[in-house]
Formats: sequence, structure tokens, C-alpha cells
Amino acid sequence: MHAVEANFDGLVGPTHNYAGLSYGNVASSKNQQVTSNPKEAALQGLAKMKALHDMGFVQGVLAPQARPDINILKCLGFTGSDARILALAAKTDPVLLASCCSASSMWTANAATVSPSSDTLDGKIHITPANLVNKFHRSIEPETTARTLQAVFNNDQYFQHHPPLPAVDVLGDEGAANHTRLCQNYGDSGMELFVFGHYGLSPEKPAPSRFPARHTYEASSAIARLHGLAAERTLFIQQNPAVIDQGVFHNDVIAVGNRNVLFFHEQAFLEKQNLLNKLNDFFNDQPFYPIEVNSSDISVKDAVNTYLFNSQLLSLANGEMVIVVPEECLHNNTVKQYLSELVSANNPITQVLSFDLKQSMQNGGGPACLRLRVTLTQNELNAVNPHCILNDFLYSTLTGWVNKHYRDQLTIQDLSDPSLLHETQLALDELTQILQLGSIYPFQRH
Ligand SMILES: N=C(N)NCCC[C@H](NC(=O)CCC(=O)O)C(=O)O
Repeated sequence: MHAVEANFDGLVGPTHNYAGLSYGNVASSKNQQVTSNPKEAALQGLAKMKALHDMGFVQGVLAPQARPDINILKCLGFTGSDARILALAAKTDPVLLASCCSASSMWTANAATVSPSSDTLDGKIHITPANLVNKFHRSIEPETTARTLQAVFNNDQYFQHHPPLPAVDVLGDEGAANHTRLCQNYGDSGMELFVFGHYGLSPEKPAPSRFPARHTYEASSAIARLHGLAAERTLFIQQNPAVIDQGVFHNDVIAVGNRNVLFFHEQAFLEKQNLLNKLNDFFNDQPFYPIEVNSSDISVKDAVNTYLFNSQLLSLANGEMVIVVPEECLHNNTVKQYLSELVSANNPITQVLSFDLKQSMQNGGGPACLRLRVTLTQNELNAVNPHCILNDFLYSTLTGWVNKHYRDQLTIQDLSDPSLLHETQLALDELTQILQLGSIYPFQRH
């Protein structure tokens, strides 16, 4: 069956800020307290979506979450009017307040794990929202994520939605940031590659010592079971704990796969040879391009700073691929040189496309973090909420919406401003009408 890969990018929310909430994510820690520009952030994301749409790719949009999350603050014992809750939280625990205000749902690679219908036992697309339990500010995303995904992929005939895994460390799940699918053509049965950071139930096994491993083997194997994946087309591979300790908090910061290409740093995986042997067996006599980057060519540090591997590999109609990188890659001479060699070497990647995503990058989110990949047949694509698929009209509506509602600067101190809450709710209420999502936000539901 013919299928295409659609990319669903997260629209950056109006509270985009730099609170330094993600220990182990170098950019997040480094830019703590920097003044953000939510308007620019959202427009940068939309510019990437529009450019990829213009190139003929199917581009979807996922709505941001409602922040500040007043409901969570109420659960944590703050009472009174919304303004009082914000003021009390700011005074009592500013980090807690910032956690309830993060626009982190923009990184939709962490929204869910998605298995295409050609991989699953019942022939449906299976979707499991990630519990994101390792970081408090992200652990409050899954409920609305689930509702959003149900509103976008709203058809029982084609889409099977699972609830997030239980919110415990042993089942820490960061979604598609640690999941890659390799295949010859998108519609084929693929090899699903789950990359986990450590074993939740076996603390004696290898694990990072400095920064947390967010994602467990137990979570990956549960998702594979839930999605009905065939054992012979599923691989569980451990991330190299040494790179987690250097700031590679998700596998998509050090490896990316698309169809028959796996682009990765030599230090990405704990048992690299085992992985390559299994992939060679899977591809058998069909072409497979493992593109391995040595530390002597690009250090892990340069990979983390430029986000070279947090790129999107997109297949063009002629079978060639374009690599979508953040502009930071072209500001580093070694990485820039590497990219020019990559596109002239013997592999399907023939073009480099770069985007200015600085606002997201400063929080550790590059092109690949901003998108959730969903492989769809034509019938499945027809069943997706059409108002969430980008076209020229939706792009101009959304840029107009951002320009109307978003601030162009935001500090941590601004997070307790009751007008910010009001502005955000007004904007998101309008957005649910633009994208025809129904009442997905808690503030719309009571
Ligand atoms: N690699 C992928 N797929 N996603 C990137 C997620 C970045 C996100 N940053 C943050 O949540 C920073 C928020 C702050 O510090 O204000 C995170 O660490 O979870």
C-alpha cells in the first residue's frame, strides 16, 4: 500500500519562555532566565512548516497547550481567583510556577509514539501519548496531548488511541524522540527501532551517572506490545549512557532515521554493531545506508551544540532525501563542511535545507523535536481532521493569529501576570475554532 510521511509540528504556545527546567538538556540550562520572544518563536516554527508544505510535503499542525496551568496549581494547594493563584505561586515557588507555564508541548516529537498501520497486527495506526514523567513541567502534558491527538486523528476505523503509560519512573516514556522506523518505502512493513536510556527495573544495568535517563526499556517494550508490533520487526536498543551524560537527553539529538537511511554518531548506541547487524539482516539484499559519523569528524559536543542529528530527513518524490537542519549547523565550520561532504557522498541525501529556529533551539529543541511523524495511506490521510493540515490559507490564518495574540517578549517575572493567562485563553479558544478541535483545553471544559 502506498503511504506518505506526514509531519505534525507543534505550534509554539504564547507562554514560550526560558526557565531552565530540563536538567540534562544543555541549552535549557544555559539559557535560563533569558528573555524569550514567543511571537518570533511561533513564526519561526510556522515558517518551517510553510517551507516544507511548499516543497510538497504533507504538513500538519498540533495545537499548543493551555498555560499557565491553573488546574495543576489548584491541585497543588493554591486557592482563590486565578490572579491570586498566580501571585501566590510566584511568591511561594517561582520554579513551580514556571513549570506550570512552559510551552514545552511545542516539541511534538515527545507527544506520542505512533506506529503505522503496515506495522501493526490489526492494521490500524496506533498512537500512545508519552507520559513524560521525568520532568514535572512535561508530565502535565499527556492529558491534553491525548485529547488533541484524538481531535486530529478522529476516526476509529483507522486510528487506535491508547492512554499514556502509568506515570511512574519505571515506565518513563518520551515518545517518538526515542523511536525511529526504517523501511524501503513508507507503506512497507518497517523495522521499528526503540531507543531507551536505561532499564527501570534493573538498576544494576548500565545507566548514565550525571544526567537522568528519561526513557526506560520497560516503557518501550510496553508500547511495542500495545501497538501489536511483530517481534521480528521490533528492536530495542540502549542509548549510550556516556552521551546522555554529555547532554544527549533524547536519542533524536544524536541519530535520525528515514526509510533506508540511519544517520547517527558513532557514540549514539551502547551496542552499535549488534544494531547494525540486525538492520543489515532486515534489509537483506535491499539497499541500506547506515551513515556513521565518527567522533574525530564531529565531537559529541559539536553534535549537541549544533543539533546536526536533530535534523529531519525527508524523502523527495525522486527518491532522494533532503536534510533539514537548524541554522546553527551552518555557523559551525566543521559541521558545515561535513554537511557539504554528506550531500555529495554515495547516499540518498542530496540537499541541505536550514531554518532559523533559534527561539526553540535555545531550549534544546531543533527541527526534529518540533515534529511528530505519522505515516499515512491516502485513506488514512483523508480521515485526518483536514483543518489541521497546513495549506496557504491556514498558514496565513495562523500567522495572523500569532501576530494578533502573542507578545514579543516574555520574562520569568511576566508568568504571574494575570493578563498573560487571559490573553492565552482568548488566543487558544480562537485556535480551537481555526483548527476545529472542539473543547480540548481544561478552561473550555467547565
Ligand atoms: N529532543 C526532543 N525531541 N525534544 C526536545 C525537548 C526540549 C525540552 N526543553 C524544555 O522543556 C526546556 C524548558 C525550559 O527550560 O524552560 C525538554 O527538555 O524536554
